[in-house]
Amino acid sequence: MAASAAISKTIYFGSFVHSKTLTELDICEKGAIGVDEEGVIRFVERDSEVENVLEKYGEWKDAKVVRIKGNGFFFPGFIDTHTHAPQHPNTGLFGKTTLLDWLQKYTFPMESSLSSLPLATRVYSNFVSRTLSHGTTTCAYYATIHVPTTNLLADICLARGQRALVGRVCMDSDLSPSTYRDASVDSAIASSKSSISYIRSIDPSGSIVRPIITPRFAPSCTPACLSALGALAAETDTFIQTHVSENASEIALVASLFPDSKSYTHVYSTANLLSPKTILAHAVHLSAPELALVKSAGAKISHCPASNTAITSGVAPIRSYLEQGLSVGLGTDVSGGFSPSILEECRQAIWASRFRAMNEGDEAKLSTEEVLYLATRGGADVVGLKGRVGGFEVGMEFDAQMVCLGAVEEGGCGDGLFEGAGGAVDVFGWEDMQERVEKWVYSGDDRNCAAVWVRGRLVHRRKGVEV
Ligand SMILES: Nc1nc2[nH]cnc2c(=O)[nH]1
Ligand SMILES: [Zn+2]
Repeated sequence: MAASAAISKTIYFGSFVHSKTLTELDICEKGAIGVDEEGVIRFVERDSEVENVLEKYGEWKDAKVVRIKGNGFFFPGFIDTHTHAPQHPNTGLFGKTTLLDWLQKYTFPMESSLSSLPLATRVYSNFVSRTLSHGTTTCAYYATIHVPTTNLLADICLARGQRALVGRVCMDSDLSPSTYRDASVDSAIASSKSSISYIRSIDPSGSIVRPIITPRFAPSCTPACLSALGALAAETDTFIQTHVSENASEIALVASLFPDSKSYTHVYSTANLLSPKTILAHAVHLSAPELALVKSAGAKISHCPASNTAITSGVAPIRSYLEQGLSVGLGTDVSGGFSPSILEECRQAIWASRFRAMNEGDEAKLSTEEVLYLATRGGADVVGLKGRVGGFEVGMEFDAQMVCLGAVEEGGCGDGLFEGAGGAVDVFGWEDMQERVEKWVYSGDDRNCAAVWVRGRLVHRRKGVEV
């Protein structure tokens, strides 16, 4: 079951791009990245010809060589810090709903049907393929309350080689239908423990799949359940994911359900659910005391701008969070969000920041460099992989995508490269690398994602691509 297909020592030749800092991209036009059999980057060479690299690293003379195709570049794999695999069939279905009626109308019925193993096999296999095809090498997944199908999602991620945090959803309050909720605190904890043990049994080192404790959000859980989950996280040293402060009606509901709590965030802090291993999705409307709580706990934020716009939750003040030193990544939040693509989320983060800028001034605008940082190194910090993935540095693991852009000479869609190559990005030939990256961010999609590697293992390749 484990993703153990042998990989050979490989040298990746061609342009590569990754984030140096939040505001700076490191662009190398002609480089080489040497990756060993464990998927670890052993050297990074800049401005080098293939022959020079092979001469310098004699012991790599038999290594496999992968060359970039066309107007492309290697880029780190994307990290989706928040999404819901069982909601994938609902992608694009939200009408004019907002969070609380959307949950009742679309989400709970769909999730509840994912108790079926055949259906879950179909939906989860499809979603993992879909996210991989968009260059997502790590994903923090919500599953459902069902243990067998949650475990199946972890099996699929491990078999396909996608890094994942997989969470059995906990919800024992009467917000959700009686047919789709945990029967008691005890059964919620027992089910979560069972899923944690299973996921740890299939990948004991946790290098590909890890469990994550998942209280859906405060209104779905009784105070006793939240506290028991806080204790379970401490006992099992597990990551935690939940939603916070997404929408005005939800915040009012939390205030009415937890009258003794000073704030929404305080509900989680009282239950010991805020730690450096906590991923808080949305965080759109946090007050200053809530931000102080998040910061002092070292909890992380998953910014989900497509979802925040689709179900009209609000526009999160990401510039301010970054200035305060909070750790932020991007999340697709399918199917509150309408796309499985983190590249789309980069655009949406840029747009959302411009809506804030219309009231607050240009300082609020996020740049291309900043959103690409959030999509890679920022996300790595959120999911506990800081320094391991998200960039091309010696000692880091090679989680990467080969981005290919079309050339006008090839008919505008890179026809000569591989099936469906090129997509909407036309390169005329005079664009410098920075401009190519910007064109990709604004007009690119999965057609530009030719191949994807996780820890050196090829996990996706578009039809016709040879690597
Ligand atoms: N966006 C989003 N917010 C939630 N809050 C509680 N559950 C959900 C969910 O499934 N999606
Ligand atoms: Zn969500």
